[in-house]
Amino acid sequence: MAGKQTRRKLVEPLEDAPEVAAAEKPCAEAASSAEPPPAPSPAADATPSMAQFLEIKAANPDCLLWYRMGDFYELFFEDAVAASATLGIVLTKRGKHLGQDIPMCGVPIHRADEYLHRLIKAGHRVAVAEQLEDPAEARKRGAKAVVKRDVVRVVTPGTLTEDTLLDAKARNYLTALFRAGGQAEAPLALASIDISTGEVEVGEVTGADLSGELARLAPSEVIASDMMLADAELRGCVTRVGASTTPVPGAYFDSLAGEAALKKQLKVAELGGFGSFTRPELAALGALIKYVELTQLGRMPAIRPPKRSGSNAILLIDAASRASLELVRSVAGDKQGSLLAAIDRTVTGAGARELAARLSSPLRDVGRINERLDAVGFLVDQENLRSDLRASLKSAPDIARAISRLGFGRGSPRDLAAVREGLSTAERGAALLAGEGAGMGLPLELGRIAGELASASGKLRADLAAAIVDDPPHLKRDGGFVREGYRSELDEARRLKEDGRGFMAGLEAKYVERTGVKSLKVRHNNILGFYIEVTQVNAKPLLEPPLADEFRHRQTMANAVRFSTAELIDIEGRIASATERALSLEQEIFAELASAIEREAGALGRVAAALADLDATASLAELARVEGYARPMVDDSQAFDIRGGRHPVVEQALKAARAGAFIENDCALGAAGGAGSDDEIADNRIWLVTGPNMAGKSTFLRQNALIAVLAQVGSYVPARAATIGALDRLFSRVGASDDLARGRSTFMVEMVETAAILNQASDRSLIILDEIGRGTATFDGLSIAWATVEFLHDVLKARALFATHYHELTALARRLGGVANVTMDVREWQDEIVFLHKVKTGAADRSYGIQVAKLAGLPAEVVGRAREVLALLEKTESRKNARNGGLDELPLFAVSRPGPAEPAGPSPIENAVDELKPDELTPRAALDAIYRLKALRQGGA
Ligand SMILES: Nc1ncnc2c1ncn2[C@@H]1O[C@H](COP(=O)(O)OP(=O)(O)OP(=O)(O)O)[C@@H](O)[C@H]1O
Repeated sequence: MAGKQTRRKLVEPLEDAPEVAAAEKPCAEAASSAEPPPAPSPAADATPSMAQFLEIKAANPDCLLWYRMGDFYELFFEDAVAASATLGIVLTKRGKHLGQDIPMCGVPIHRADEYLHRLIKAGHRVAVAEQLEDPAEARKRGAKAVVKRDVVRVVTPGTLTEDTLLDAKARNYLTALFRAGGQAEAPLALASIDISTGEVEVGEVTGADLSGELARLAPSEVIASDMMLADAELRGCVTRVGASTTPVPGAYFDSLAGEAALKKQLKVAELGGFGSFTRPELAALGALIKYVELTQLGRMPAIRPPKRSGSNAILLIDAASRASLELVRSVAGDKQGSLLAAIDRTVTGAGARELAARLSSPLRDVGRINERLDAVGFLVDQENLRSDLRASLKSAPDIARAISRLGFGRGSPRDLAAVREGLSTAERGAALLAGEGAGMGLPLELGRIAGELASASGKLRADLAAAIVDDPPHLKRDGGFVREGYRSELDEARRLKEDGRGFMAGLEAKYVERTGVKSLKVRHNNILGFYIEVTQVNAKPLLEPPLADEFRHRQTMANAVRFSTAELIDIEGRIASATERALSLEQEIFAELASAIEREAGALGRVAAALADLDATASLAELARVEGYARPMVDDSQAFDIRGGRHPVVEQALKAARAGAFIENDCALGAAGGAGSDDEIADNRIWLVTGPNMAGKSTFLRQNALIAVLAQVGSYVPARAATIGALDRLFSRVGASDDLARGRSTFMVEMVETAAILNQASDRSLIILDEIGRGTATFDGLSIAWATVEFLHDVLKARALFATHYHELTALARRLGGVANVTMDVREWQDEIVFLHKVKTGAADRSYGIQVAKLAGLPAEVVGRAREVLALLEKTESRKNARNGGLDELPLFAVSRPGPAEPAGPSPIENAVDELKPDELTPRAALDAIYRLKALRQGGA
């Protein structure tokens, strides 16, 4: 109610028509849908308010304009129509423009974040125009003066800072995309920033790796030039990761301006200390900074030195593989069911973001991986230290986001308290690592973290602790967040205010006595301020002499009459000025502390990052301990030797459902073949995995890919032991699905993805392929699968797991030295099938499809009939095979293929050439020889 009243009081009409408290009315006056809302075109006769609105709107044509009027943000014209449809709020009208009703809707400021969130999610951009002066100031310029307003910020998906608009556990990247010269084959530069924390990352990728890189970064908004966004393929890559695209002028991408902007932001004269940047990278960084400045009206968060990404730094995983491995999101799109959900034991939002970032970007560098593993290993062993650190981190607020909000001038007293708590946690963390950890000699990574934590400013923490109350309010505007005793002037003003309130209470008793009205009350509201209230029946004596001289009538309500007195006004004035003074002192203190924080933003950013690193590391240690993971050996070899491996997600799901233990399996690919390996299958780079449906093939394939990812993240892995030669690329195709939106069938998707693998993989890659070729006719599919395995084996020499239902493929193991057959063990019991989920050497002899169908509940007569048909088919097939001499006689083996195929004997034409003795030939015999060779070439005798 108070909000509505304030709105009535403060807003000036947009048009000279009588003011309508529009949003309070029911929907009946919704603008007619038959007629489009009038476009806000400028008009010579527009009122000053309207002229102001139109001017601001014209400067922000691509945004919904939120126009602050009192305690509401109002939207007008087509913005109102769009917002009311998205938000489901009342669309009404207010005044007229060019003779037509102006559609309008409004959002109360106390619910602004919620509505903003919904509009941004729905793909809108919002320009927020605030009142830049008190309406009282405006009134001083004349009754019709318009309150000054302007846009203070443009809100887009990639430029959010409020906790209520952000996911605490997810990074929110804005990414600038740039290709030098616009040539299709030139590499693409990507620069990303999370303005809620100041994190920046930059790198270059080839066009083929773009979709994987975008899937890794998962930006919520991508900016690029119009020309680049006109490329449908490129635009598709962006929209497929769920990012909104924002075209910006090509001139934003200027490497010289970018370099200057970056130096300015990092407050350095040279960038050399942060690594070297290519011209396209600087251009992308420049565009990013410019866009943030524009949307934030010149404000920038304290940005951190850019992290280098790009293809050499990280294990490359393309978009399809990321989706199929469900690294940070399940196929259904939720975190639930993903690898991240299974391994996340962090206790802070910043730690969760760091862990998600690590999981999205596993490392390539063996040294870095082992540094992380050393740190995790240390905390695995030091149980007490780990649990003390985690307990301390639990209370750490999100200081990175608090600092950024303060930098943008959007901070609240809670953000000051957050920095205070964060600094205390950092001090405690540093002390714990220095105390308990030091004796053991901290590993490098933990030593670095301890150093950063110890560098936190003790003075700033002490200042904040002295200034800010333990549990400050959300809003700074109402004050009440500075501790008593911090500043004497503030204490004095507060005392005056309290005295005034005491007087006011005394006044009520005095007036009760003077009037004899026992129910007389001194009350307060936003419109009248303080007033004296009596019921109608008691009002009479106050309205007549002698009391009427003292009690001035102010308002008559249905049941009550309100009065004021000179004394009341005097005390109210004193309270008001003391309140105002206290409030302005608190705002002053807030500004001082906020700028102290801003001055130390760089160091505070490092403390925030160190806290996040510590949480992520301790979380991985906790995971390793609780789930019984082992430290992997990661080196530069080509080994892939997993002993007793488990699927991290399926294992936990089985445990949660009490559905029995997960059966562990070995997987030894490549040259290493560790101790105790099965001789028959060790040293084979490629395993062909056969076995019935539901036997666990997909689970086995994925678990090995996930173990590799975890190892390169620097995490312990769900296995008894693992030795992994660091991978450059990981490919996974498990259960391709239709991509009808892009006009591709299941088979087409599968082939496009297989082509991507065969074109990009190297002998350092791991490839997981599940049932390639199954989406087409049997022989086509079999042939493609066959040729794929040959290519992987002969040309790419990659490590691969290949699950298939084509039992014919198992013949390849006999012909290709590096291919082994393994199968999922099953037992038959009284015509039922029991899955043992154990991988063993050899090929499956049958597929048990009918038994699985029976398990799935197919009607008995269908199952019975299927058995008959199968028996018939098998009989026919075996007769055919007997005639053809088996699969080895199929043309599959006759087809020439690249690689070290056995050298065939000389051809007839070669024999004929060899037999020629040129010196002994007569011209006639020479001519005959030419005719004979020609005939041989054409297939003759
Ligand atoms: N090693 C294991 N230990 C215990 N349970 C397992 C194991 N592997 C798989 N399972 C269980 O078996 C189910 C089926 O596994 P999976 O989907 O991997 O089979 P599949 O052979 O790939 O089947 P399809 O060929 O039909 O895709 C899993 O959901 C899981 O519950």
